[in-house]
Amino acid sequence: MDEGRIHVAVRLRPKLPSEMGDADAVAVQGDKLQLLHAPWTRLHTSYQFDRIFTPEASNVDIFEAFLRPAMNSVATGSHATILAYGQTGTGKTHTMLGRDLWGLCAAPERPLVELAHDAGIMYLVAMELLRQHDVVHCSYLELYNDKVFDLLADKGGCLELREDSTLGVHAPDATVVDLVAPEALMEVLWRGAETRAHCATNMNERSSRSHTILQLTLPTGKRLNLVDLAGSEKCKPMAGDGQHVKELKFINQSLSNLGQCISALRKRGKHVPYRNCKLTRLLQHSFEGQAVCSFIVTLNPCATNTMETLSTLQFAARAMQVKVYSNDPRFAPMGSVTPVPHAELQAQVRALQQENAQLREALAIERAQKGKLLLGFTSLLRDVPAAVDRVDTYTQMRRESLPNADGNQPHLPPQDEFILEKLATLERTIQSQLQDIQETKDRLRQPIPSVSCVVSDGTATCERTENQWEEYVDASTGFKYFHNPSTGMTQWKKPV
Ligand SMILES: Nc1ncnc2c1ncn2[C@@H]1O[C@H](COP(=O)(O)OP(=O)(O)OP(=O)(O)O)[C@@H](O)[C@H]1O
Repeated sequence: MDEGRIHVAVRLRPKLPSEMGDADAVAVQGDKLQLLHAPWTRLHTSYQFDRIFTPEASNVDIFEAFLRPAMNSVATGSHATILAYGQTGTGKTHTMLGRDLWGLCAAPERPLVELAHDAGIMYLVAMELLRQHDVVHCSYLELYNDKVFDLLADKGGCLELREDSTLGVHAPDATVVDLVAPEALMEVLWRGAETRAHCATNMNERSSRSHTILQLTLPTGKRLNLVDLAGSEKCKPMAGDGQHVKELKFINQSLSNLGQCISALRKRGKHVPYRNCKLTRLLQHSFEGQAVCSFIVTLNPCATNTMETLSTLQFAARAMQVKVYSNDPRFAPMGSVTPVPHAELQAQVRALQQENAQLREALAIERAQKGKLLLGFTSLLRDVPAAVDRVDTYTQMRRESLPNADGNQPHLPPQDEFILEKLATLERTIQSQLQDIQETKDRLRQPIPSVSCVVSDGTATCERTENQWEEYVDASTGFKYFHNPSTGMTQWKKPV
């Protein structure tokens, strides 16, 4: 999993009985999704996401295949946010709360395994957290008409938001329930569902008209936000229902502002309009802090919704390009309600100081060793001329010691003896050859009596002249030439 980016999975819900005659909106192949019936658009019709879940996938499949890494990140010290995003009636609530929350809550005696099978991501996440921790602190907020409500308060009052350097943006007066068993979360969700504002719509008669955020905070201070966003919907004129139109306006505004924040983050814009609505204010640190952020984007499977599906896919594709991780320490706490204890921080400081001291010591040793090596090398270089002198002297001494007083070479090793013997033989040969040469030279220096003769061999006639030059006549030209047999020279010109 790419740590620094928003992760996006797309979930295609099954067709409802009333939709069975409709054509398919998309085709899925592996991790690619092709939008059918949209030849008119200039936008992309083919998309790739981190995961694509087909209608057969269950909530457990989504949890295991897509969300478990986010859980592991929380366990190792990051904050995390999981959001369900999609057009109204595409299965966000089914994904977050489960197949039948009402049924689940009405039958608490059902075995846990069975509950988990029908439950939503909120329940599965809480169950996993409670496997690792004795207690999880839980708040349940609702954003309705851009106001924050406490779904767990007896009198659902409007909550104020605060921002500070350690807690980020948070609702300080929200009710906190301590969960010690997953079943307790069912009670929380049931209470929340009762309080939530409901209203019949054209598309989904139990559709929620608000966003909800379930906040699960670990004893370590790390927080997991589970966000069920209200569905976007085209505003249809409904006679006498001003409240409904107002709800839709706020929902669409907050979702559009979420989209603008995602676009600004993707372009790394200087200004991200978080403050334009409560939803993005509360989620600000999920996108900028040291956090893991995952979207589950739900799609309607019918071709009649192609326009809305295209706009959802566009949003999802943009979200995938947003980098979340920031080294800015301002964002590290992200709404943590339990600051890291002082003693723990002091222990960390001590451990870091100790590590620092050890590293410095290792560095000093390393430097000293390198220094010694360098010194040794420098002195070696300085010694080279002296060493050459020493070798010369030694060679000289050996040379001188070869023919010692008694004519033997007692101290030589056998290979040296052999070489010396060879050298002696060579020297004797050279001596005798030098002697031969000397004798030849002496002989040659003796005066030779001058002879003059004429030889005829058919090609030339020869007449021996003084100083051993012989005179010939070239038969073909009739010219005279001269040859000296003792030197081997031949010339036309008469020697002087
Ligand atoms: N994966 C699924 N399997 C079976 N039925 C589903 C699935 N997803 C959704 N449904 C059904 O589709 C209908 C709409 O689902 P749901 O209420 O979860 O949509 P929603 O996106 O939350 O809508 P709204 O935004 O209006 O709240 C419900 O009847 C639900 O039972």
